[in-house]
Amino acid sequence: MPITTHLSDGYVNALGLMSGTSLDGVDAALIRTDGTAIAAHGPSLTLPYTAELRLRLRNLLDNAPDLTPDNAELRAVEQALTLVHAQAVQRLRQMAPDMAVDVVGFHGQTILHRPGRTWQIGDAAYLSAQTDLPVVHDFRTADVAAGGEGAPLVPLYHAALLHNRPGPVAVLNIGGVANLTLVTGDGRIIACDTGPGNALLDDWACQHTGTPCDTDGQLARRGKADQAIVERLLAHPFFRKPAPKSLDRLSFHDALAQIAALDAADGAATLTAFTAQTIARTPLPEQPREWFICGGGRHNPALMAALAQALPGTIYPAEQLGWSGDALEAECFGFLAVRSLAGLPLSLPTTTGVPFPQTGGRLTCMDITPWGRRLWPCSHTDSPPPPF
Ligand SMILES: Nc1ncnc2c1ncn2[C@@H]1O[C@H](COP(=O)(O)OP(=O)(O)OP(=O)(O)O)[C@@H](O)[C@H]1O
Ligand SMILES: CC(=O)N[C@H]1[C@@H]2OC[C@@H](O2)[C@@H](O)[C@@H]1O[C@H](C)C(=O)O
Repeated sequence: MPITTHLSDGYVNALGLMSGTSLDGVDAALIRTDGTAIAAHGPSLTLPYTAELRLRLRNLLDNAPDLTPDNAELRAVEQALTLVHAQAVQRLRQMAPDMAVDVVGFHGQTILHRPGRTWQIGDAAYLSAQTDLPVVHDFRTADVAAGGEGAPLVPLYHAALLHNRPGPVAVLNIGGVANLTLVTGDGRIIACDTGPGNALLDDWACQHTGTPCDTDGQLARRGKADQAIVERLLAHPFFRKPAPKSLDRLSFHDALAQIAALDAADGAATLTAFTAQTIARTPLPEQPREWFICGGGRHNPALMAALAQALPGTIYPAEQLGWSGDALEAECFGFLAVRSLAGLPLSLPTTTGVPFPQTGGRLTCMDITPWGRRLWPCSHTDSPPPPF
């Protein structure tokens, strides 16, 4: 196994794959890392899903509580989703022919996330077979089994990127759901999901304009936020709860019913204000002086303006520090794949509520035998299975 040799040398080239709650496509990114430091950032890309796959994923997500893992549609969507991931791997390898990939970190697609249960779909064995690469996957189960939230998992990557930048400083991801990592003045890493990011706004825009999001905040900029509704929504006990805490994409979906009487522009402005204020009101032990924003929400000027107004400290797009704000979560799963192989923690009591620092992830890899290529699930301690 090449992984062992490369790890003993220190750094490996890890290709991370993330399919986020926005269901818009798969992000892929390459980094060179030993699971602690990041030696180099390679290229990244996003492969959008077809409208058909998006719809099928959304149907799964909407019906996930009633699905069993052997459901025929679930299995079919899982294969289709995995194939798009394999294509993303292939394209990224073509973009970086000099950066031979040692391992893939495959998050999959979350279709359900609630206390005690987290469910990501994606077929790691199929991906490994399609790409001829070892694949680390199933990143959240061990944390949940140990009593953690199972999310967010990106904080240790955020902290590695911040690399001794004096705190208090925050990294804020605004995807379908929003999450933040605070590194305090004395270097503690505190993290949580803060509330909806773009998910409600995407659904609202889709209902009213047929577009998948409020592109460039055009709707919200024409409207006026209804602060009374925002306050009603903010009264939910989740927003008073200190970190760590996490959410499902559909957690605040009933907010759409509460704004149903508003016109398209005022509804978008209200949801934009709601997202910004949930972040600003997240109970934190220290107020960050600087906020570095990643995820698709930073492309929305109406949301960025609302954040600038609501947050203490200064906000910057992630690019201010030379990071790629659209690739960061994918990079994270490359980083976590390497941490998993090295047996390092993926989560901490202050990031997911797990009782002790917890490693996680499972390795699925190829084995070449004299009888031909075959797959076997393995871990670092497993010995290869006997031949056929
Ligand atoms: N130009 C834009 N104007 C407005 N919104 C945008 C723009 N570009 C991207 N977005 C928003 O960003 C979202 C995608 O963000 P991102 O890819 O970070 O989410 P994700 O990774 O799927 O979610 P999560 O981080 O919750 O898993 C889109 O659904 C959209 O709401
Ligand atoms: C269960 C799940 O997939 N959660 C996602 C989601 O999207 C953003 C936020 O909610 C975060 O908690 C998490 O993703 C990132 C990558 C994380 O685990 O840090």
